[in-house]
Amino acid sequence: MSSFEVRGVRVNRAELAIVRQVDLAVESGRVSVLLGANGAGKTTLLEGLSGVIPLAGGTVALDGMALHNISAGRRARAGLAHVEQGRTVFRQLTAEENLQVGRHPDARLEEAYDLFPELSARRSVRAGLLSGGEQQMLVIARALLGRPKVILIDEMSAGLAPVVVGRLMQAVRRLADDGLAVVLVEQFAALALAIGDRAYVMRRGEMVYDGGCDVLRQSPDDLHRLYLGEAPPA
Ligand SMILES: Nc1ncnc2c1ncn2[C@@H]1O[C@H](COP(=O)(O)OP(=O)(O)OP(=O)(O)O)[C@@H](O)[C@H]1O
Repeated sequence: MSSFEVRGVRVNRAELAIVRQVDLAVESGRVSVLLGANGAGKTTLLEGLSGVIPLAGGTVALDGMALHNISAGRRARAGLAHVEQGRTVFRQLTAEENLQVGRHPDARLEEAYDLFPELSARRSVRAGLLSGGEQQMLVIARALLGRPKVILIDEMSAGLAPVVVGRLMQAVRRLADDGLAVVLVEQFAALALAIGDRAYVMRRGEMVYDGGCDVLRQSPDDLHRLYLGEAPPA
């Protein structure tokens, strides 16, 4: 059982405070969905958590071990995976070679093909020739083979057909059901809320909602107001 805890995190970009005093938590078996309008600071938060950019303050802990003061590489080795925006495959390598990159010695390729059988038939194809959906499956599967405890997934659905997005959502749910802690940043709010447990909404760098996905699922109007910053009706 793992638990990932973020407290009072602040992240600056070009000396501007982009993420201010954010708390977030997720544990094994759970999906925490992070929503918010464009520019709210979701990507910046994930980059601060994984160490792509430095934190300006706050703490990040995995199973009680402080991660905020160690390098991105050491955070990854401690069990924190970050699937970044933009499907960062090694385009000249085959799908299978991509899966070998960063693979934990105990992790088997079959675990990736079990999660995404679609990739099995494409294992010898250069990653740059895969479809957008297949590339997204590949980067998620590659992260899985690093044997993480928590996985941060940023905007996996961008530009993909709804049927592919549905497939990816199902796989993310399975990652959690198999024991990972997942933080999912997503623009398709309804789809993410359908597979998530806990929901967070960010607006202008601050967390304005922390509660059950079911609550927001049942009240899309409230979600809309949270995005826009309007007060709820009296
Ligand atoms: N390299 C940068 N330098 C300065 N400001 C930046 C930089 N990257 C992003 N920003 C600003 O930080 C803010 C938050 O951006 P961020 O990408 O984290 O938001 P987001 O919630 O992930 O939005 P989106 O859904 O559009 O990706 C935006 O106002 C953006 O313009």
